[in-house]
Amino acid sequence: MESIASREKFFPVQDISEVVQLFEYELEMNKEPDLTLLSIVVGSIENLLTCNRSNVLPEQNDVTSCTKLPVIDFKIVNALYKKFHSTIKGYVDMSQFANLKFATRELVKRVSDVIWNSLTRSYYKDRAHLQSLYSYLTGNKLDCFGVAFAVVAACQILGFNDVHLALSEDHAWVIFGENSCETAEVTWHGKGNEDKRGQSVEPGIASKCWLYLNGYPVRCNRYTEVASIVSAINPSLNVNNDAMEVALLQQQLLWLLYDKGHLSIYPMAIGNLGDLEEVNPSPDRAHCSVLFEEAIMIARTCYKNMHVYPYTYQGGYFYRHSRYKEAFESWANASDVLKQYNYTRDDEEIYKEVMEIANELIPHIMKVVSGHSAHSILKDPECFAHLLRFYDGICQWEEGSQTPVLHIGWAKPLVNTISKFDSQVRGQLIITSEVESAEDDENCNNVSTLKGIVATTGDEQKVRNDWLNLNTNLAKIEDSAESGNLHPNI
Ligand SMILES: CC1(C)CN=C(N2CCN(c3ncnc4sc(CC(F)F)cc34)CC2)S1
Repeated sequence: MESIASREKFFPVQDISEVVQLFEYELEMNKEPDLTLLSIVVGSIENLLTCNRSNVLPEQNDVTSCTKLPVIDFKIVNALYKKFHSTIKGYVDMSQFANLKFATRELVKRVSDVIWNSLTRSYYKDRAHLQSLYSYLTGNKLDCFGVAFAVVAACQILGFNDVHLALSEDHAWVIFGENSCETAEVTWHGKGNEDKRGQSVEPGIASKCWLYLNGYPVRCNRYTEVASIVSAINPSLNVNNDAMEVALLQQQLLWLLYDKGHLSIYPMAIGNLGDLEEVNPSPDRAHCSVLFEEAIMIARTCYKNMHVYPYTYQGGYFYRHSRYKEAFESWANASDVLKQYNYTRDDEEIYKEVMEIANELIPHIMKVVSGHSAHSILKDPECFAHLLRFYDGICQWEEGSQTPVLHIGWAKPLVNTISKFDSQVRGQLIITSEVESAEDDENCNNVSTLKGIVATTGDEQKVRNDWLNLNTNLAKIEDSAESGNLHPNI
């Protein structure tokens, strides 16, 4: 039985700096970081401070890395660690997988089955604080990410160091084999979907749905897997409050990983750090807006600009700080990513995100700026262009998709927003378009796309007129909807 005796010297853990020291040791001194140990430690702190906060902490807590934490004893951690090791080694009969240099699909599926079959029969899967091995070992509950992480931690215990976590923006699976070129589903996704455990993710990639990022997920190594443990820390006490100590711990651990370069292929973790820095800026650290920019640069350079969230992290920041023109630009950039996908029922999470931007945030901005003076964005053709690019991307996302995206509920806020811009502002807009050749478009339709605000030429005037007539067309939809001709929800 592999032991954590060499780590006993870090216990009992009493404050944030001691957790950071344990992570520092695992990241630097250990042959490779022990995913099981680190997940148990942060999971126990999070659960004690968010689930049953009964006087585990002194009343006053200073907000530095000396912040007091509930005392975590070695014997508790060691007992849970041994429990996971004996569960995995007890239920995975290694005689069937003897002398394997690399994991096989059967091995990965077997490990996934052991985790899967040991979960509580029925529980609310979307609840918070179900992501860690502490949750699994003390309550037999894991969320979608937690199951995938547990499979990778179990494979580390069995000595299969080729098995790694693959992370999209709303799903997780594993990569394995000689060049880590095999993929396997190991967890479920969404509600009411049959799980596809054991299968490769190729069909998901082929369907061009956002859930599989067109084959550009974050392909973790052990260090990025440690970063996923930290990024998955959830400080929420309830809908409106966070446990400050947990947020501070997450922030310090993310900076530790950032400084060691372990966030350099993980845009969402940098986005998480940006959100924490916005609320609680660390002295002599980069401003949160720099972090959001950095996440975008990584998505563009490492993932062929297939990730949406880096732009919605940035757009959300600009929106919260009333920097509306920049928010429009971030959201238009997000839409430029989305239009590369086909919308399917597995993409609900990003649909909800885009719907909130289009039907809540942008209409709210329109209300706020309506009262303002001349310099307002309603007189700025570039703002108008960003908004059109945002809506155009959503239309293109829908084109070629099995499932429709837009319905009358989208048209009203859209017409409202566009008609708020002065007509001479709309007149200043110059649209160029490239009519992509048929072979570019899998449905063999010529697709003309909004490419920006440059000089018009020739037949593109038609595209311009179509767009400038957009609000008249949409107003007709709106009228007919009001007169009951259109089903409001399709
Ligand atoms: C701009 C937003 C709406 C704010 N938070 C966002 N998040 C996106 C998802 N988050 C994540 N942060 C770090 N790593 C991962 S891996 C993953 C997929 C899951 F199935 F494994 C999700 C996720 C954190 C929070 S996107």
